[in-house]
Amino acid sequence: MEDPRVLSIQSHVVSGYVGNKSAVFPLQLLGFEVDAINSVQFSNHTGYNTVKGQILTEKELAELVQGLSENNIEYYTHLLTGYVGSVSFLNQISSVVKHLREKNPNLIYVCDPVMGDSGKLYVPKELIPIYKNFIVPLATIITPNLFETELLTDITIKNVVDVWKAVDILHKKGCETVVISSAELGDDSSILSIFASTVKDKSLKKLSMDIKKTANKFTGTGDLFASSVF
Ligand SMILES: Nc1ncnc2c1ncn2[C@@H]1O[C@H](COP(=O)(O)OP(=O)(O)O)[C@@H](O)[C@H]1O
Ligand SMILES: Cc1ncc(COP(=O)(O)O)c(C=O)c1O
Repeated sequence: MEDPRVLSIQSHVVSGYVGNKSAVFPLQLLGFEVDAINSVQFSNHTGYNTVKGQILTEKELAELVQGLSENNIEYYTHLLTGYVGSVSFLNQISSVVKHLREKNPNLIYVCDPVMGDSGKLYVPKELIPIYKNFIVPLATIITPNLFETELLTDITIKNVVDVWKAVDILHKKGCETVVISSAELGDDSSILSIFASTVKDKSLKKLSMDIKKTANKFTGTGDLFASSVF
């Protein structure tokens, strides 16, 4: 196998661990060479009372990729994207995927379609149709949580049968592997479920896993999770 090389486009925080701060080091430990584009540089994650910092524009993202391209150093085996806060930035990500695939048609695109959790949307609602219609079809692997899976499929998920129905819809949109990062179904609130499904060469492989939920609430675990599905 060729040397794995990832471009990770995610948030940077000065204090704490979300986005690239959560993903880069674990990927390096897994043996990946990781190039990082920081989509924002914030003082801390958005769960704090105040957040200060800068947001990378789509023009600046295009400029960074152009710089790589002009030096012929934009060959990647994998692209990873996480939280995106605007329509224009998400559209630019589609262009980046297409550009990187011209360079490497086998590029594996791992997309965490970060939109919200537990019924709460934390991106503009205009991003939903873009993820649904343009990003999911480009992605090789997606890692939505249960709420994001509902948003991407227009299905209300109440049980495991609904989960697999939604996963099927996502495969039909063109995504090879769907990994639902966390789902709370059923009565036992101490259990978190993970569902994964891959369609390759007409064969379908599915798995599900229950894990014991700790009482703490973590931030950055979704980003760490997405970096671990490679
Ligand atoms: N309270 C928790 N207890 C145990 N594991 C957790 C907990 N919260 C998150 N995780 C781990 O982090 C992974 C991603 O979950 P989560 O952060 O909820 O994803 P997302 O950000 O996509 O909603 C889970 O699959 C699980 O392995
Ligand atoms: C700037 C930023 N990026 C990414 C995240 C994603 O965190 P998680 O991995 O918990 O979904 C957060 C969560 O607050 C954040 O504030």
